[in-house]
Amino acid sequence: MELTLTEQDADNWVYRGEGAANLVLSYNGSSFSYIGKVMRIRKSPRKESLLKGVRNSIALTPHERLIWKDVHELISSSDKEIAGQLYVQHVMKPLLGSKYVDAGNHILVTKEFLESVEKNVVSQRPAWRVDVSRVDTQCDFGLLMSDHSLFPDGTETCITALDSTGCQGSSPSISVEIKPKCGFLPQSEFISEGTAIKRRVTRFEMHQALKLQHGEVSQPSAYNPLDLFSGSKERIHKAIKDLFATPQNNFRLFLNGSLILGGLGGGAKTTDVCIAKVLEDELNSIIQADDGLCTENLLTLITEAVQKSGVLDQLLKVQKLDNVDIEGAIHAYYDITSQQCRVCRELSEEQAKRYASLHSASLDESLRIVKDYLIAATAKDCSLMICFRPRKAEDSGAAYNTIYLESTKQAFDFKVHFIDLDLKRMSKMDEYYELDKKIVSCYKQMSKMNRGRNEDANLQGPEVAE
Ligand SMILES: O=P(O)(O)O[C@@H]1[C@@H](OP(=O)(O)O)[C@H](OP(=O)(O)O)[C@H](O)[C@H](OP(=O)(O)O)[C@H]1OP(=O)(O)O
Ligand SMILES: Nc1ncnc2c1ncn2[C@@H]1O[C@H](COP(=O)(O)OP(=O)(O)OP(=O)(O)O)[C@@H](O)[C@H]1O
Ligand SMILES: [Zn+2]
Repeated sequence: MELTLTEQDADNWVYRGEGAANLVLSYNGSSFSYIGKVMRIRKSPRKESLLKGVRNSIALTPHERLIWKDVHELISSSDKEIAGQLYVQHVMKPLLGSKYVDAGNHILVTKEFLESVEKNVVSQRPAWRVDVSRVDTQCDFGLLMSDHSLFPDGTETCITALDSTGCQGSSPSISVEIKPKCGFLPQSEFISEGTAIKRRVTRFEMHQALKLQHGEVSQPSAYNPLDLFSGSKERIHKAIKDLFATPQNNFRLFLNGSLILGGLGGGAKTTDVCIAKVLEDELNSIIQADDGLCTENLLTLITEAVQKSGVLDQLLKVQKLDNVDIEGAIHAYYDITSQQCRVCRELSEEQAKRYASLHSASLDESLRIVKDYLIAATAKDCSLMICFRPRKAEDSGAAYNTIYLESTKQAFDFKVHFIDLDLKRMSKMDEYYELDKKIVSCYKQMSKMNRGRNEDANLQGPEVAE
């Protein structure tokens, strides 16, 4: 962390996007150290009440130190941000595969740098994100990572000034960002009768109902994570088409690192004819398809890359470390934290028997359950970036996977990376439990209302012309 970015560097860092916890900047200057990089900086909530569990001066709480006790690098860290990076390096990278994970490096930044960046980017941030969070100017470093929406030049070492394609030291590229969410239906024995629907309907589909009710999305998405994770080309293609139609915060496209579809920093409008037309024209610079077929070809390319890389099989395995569901893990959490179990407290003695095995487990077993639950939570919330570049005859072959697009007679190299592999805090276990109940109850309520409406419509019968 020897270099420090100061106020005069701020103008070279421009808004790339953000999630709930971090804001991401991309570099548009000419320093070799930063070309092709993005920087992730921490945000802080505007409301003091939301600071709980978000800004800890110590890296891990005593209970977290217990659950991560086998990851020595993690528990020896005294800073939360460093712990986050060590978590990616020592927990997620070995699980997901080192070629797919870039833990990044910390870089020092001054308060003035962050203040200046905040001023520069505020107009591009979604208003609802600005309302709830700001750049955390108390933090004195950012996380420098490769920009996974770009493809380094074929020579890899060649870093040039801005070239005719608008890329710095990069080949023309098209990339897709997918937030796949949970790709399986839980089958845990601890799922109660009241929430048994979780075994049949995906969490994503049910969560859509709650998001709709809260006005977080304007239209439900038809995307089904089970399709994306299925391994079948037809179903993956369907998933990609559904994501394209309703990108929300699950799908984005970038051309040479600039967003061309989806929402910067949050959700996006449903893809209408106008958006699709503009996109089609933009893609024409990279996909040599007949008029009107560039987007379709891109969706095929993405489908093939998802299938060929097999990367989602690996992600699914890690998601499935959650094998008891939050309805099981919550009991282990109360045991670790030596609290009276708030779930069993509300149940009759007979009902609570179902969870007796969890409450009589050894401390090590409880620690394993919560640890695996939190690792799976990271895997259910991360995103995947797949970056493509048209293959040139002179490109050296071995480094990347290639897909041949039959209809355009073009070969594309592609690379895959996971982003946003953040450590989930143990203090969120209560929240996870409550949100799970809320999602199920809202979905059931909406389904009931819809059934009622359909029955009314049937009773009224078809309209008869007078
Ligand atoms: O709980 P979920 O499934 O809604 O996931 C949250 C995400 O919502 P989503 O449904 O993907 O729109 C949420 O994303 P948005 O803010 O909605 O874009 C965050 O990723 C959140 O993680 P964290 O608070 O930054 O650690 C995510 O929280 P975690 O559950 O991963 O902790
Ligand atoms: N290494 C990267 N290369 C290119 N773009 C990136 C990279 N890391 C992040 N981004 C962009 O920045 C956005 C926000 O980053 P990220 O998802 O890490 O934020 P977050 O606050 O941790 O998200 P969440 O709400 O899921 O917790 C991403 O959606 C992506 O578009
Ligand atoms: Zn209990």
